[in-house]
Amino acid sequence: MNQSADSLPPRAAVIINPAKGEAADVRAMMTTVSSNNGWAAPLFLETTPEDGGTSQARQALAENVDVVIAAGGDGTVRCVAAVLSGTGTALGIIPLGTGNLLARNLGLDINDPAAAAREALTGANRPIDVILATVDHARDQQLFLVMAGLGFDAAVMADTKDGLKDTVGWLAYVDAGIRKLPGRPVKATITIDAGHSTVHRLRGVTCGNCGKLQGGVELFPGARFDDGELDLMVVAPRGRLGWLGVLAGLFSRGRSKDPSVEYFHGKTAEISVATPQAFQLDGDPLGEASHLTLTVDAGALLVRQAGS
Ligand SMILES: Nc1ncnc2c1ncn2[C@@H]1O[C@H](COP(=O)(O)OP(=O)(O)OP(=O)(O)O)[C@@H](O)[C@H]1O
Repeated sequence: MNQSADSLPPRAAVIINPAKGEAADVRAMMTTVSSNNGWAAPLFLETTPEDGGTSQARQALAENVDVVIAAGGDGTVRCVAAVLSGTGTALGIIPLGTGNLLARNLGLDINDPAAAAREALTGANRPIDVILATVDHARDQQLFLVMAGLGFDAAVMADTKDGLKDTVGWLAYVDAGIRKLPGRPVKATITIDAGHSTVHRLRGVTCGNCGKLQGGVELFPGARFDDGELDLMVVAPRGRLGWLGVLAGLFSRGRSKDPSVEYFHGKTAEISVATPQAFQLDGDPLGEASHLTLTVDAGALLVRQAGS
C-alpha cells in the first residue's frame, strides 16, 4: 500500500460499467465504504462501449492507486485484469454482470455489492493464474481469467440475445444452446505442452482456468486458478446418445467414460480447426478463429479476497 510511504490514506480506483442496472448506486456506496474503512474518496472512471476498461485501468495505474476495482460483469473484469496483470497492483471486483464467473469462482458474494466493496478494500491479495490466448497467429495476446471457447460454446454466446440475458439471466444461454445443437463437427488438432498431438472431430473445445459456471455446474472438476495449469474440455457428441453423452460427461464431474467429453490439462495448448469457428473469451464473443495458442501465466494477477 502507498499509505506508509507518504502517510496519505490509501485510495481505490473504481472502474464502473454504467450500462449495468446497479451501477448508479456504486458511487455512493463506494464513497461510504471507503470513508468507513479509512480510505480516501475513490477515483471513479466509467467504461464506454468502445473501451471496456483498458484505458481506464491504465489511468488508474498512472494515478498510483492502491487497488483497482472493476464494477461490472466478466467483460469489464477481463479488460481491467489485462492491464493489471504483472503489475503488482491488485484487482477488486464488484460483480454487476449476468455471469460474474470470476467472482463466483473466487467465492465473492455476488448478491451484496457493499460486501464485495469491503472485500476489495480490506481483503488479502491472492495471486491467481491468467491465460494468454494468441488468436490466428496474431502478434498480441489476449488475456482471460475463466474460460475461452472455440466452436459450440462460443456460437451459443454469440447467439444469446442480450435482451433475454438481461431478463432471464443464464437461462438465455439455454435458449441459444438448444438452437445451436444441430450442426456439423469439425476436424481439430490439439497439442498439449508442445508434445504429442491428437486429432478429433469435435463440436467445440473449451479452455478453463477455473471450474464453476452458474447453477453449480462445474465444467472443469478440480480446476483451480492457482495450479499453474489450464484445462481443456473437448466436446464431440457421438453415437446414438450424442448430446446425452455430453451431458452425462458434464454431470459426472469428469468420471464418465463416455468419449463424448474428453479432458486434457497442461501449461500450454495449441488448437487448430479445419474451418474457422466462433470464438469467445470469458463469455465475450470475438468473431471466428481457426488457430489458438494458450499459455498459462502462473500467479500473474493479484486479486482481493476476504480471508485468504
Ligand atoms: N458506457 C457504456 N454504455 C453502454 N454499454 C457499455 C458501456 N460500457 C461498457 N459497455 C458494454 O458492456 C458490455 C460488457 O459488460 P460486462 O462484461 O460488464 O457485463 P456482462 O456482459 O453482463 O457480464 P457477464 O459476462 O458477467 O454476464 C460490453 O458489451 C460493453 O460494450
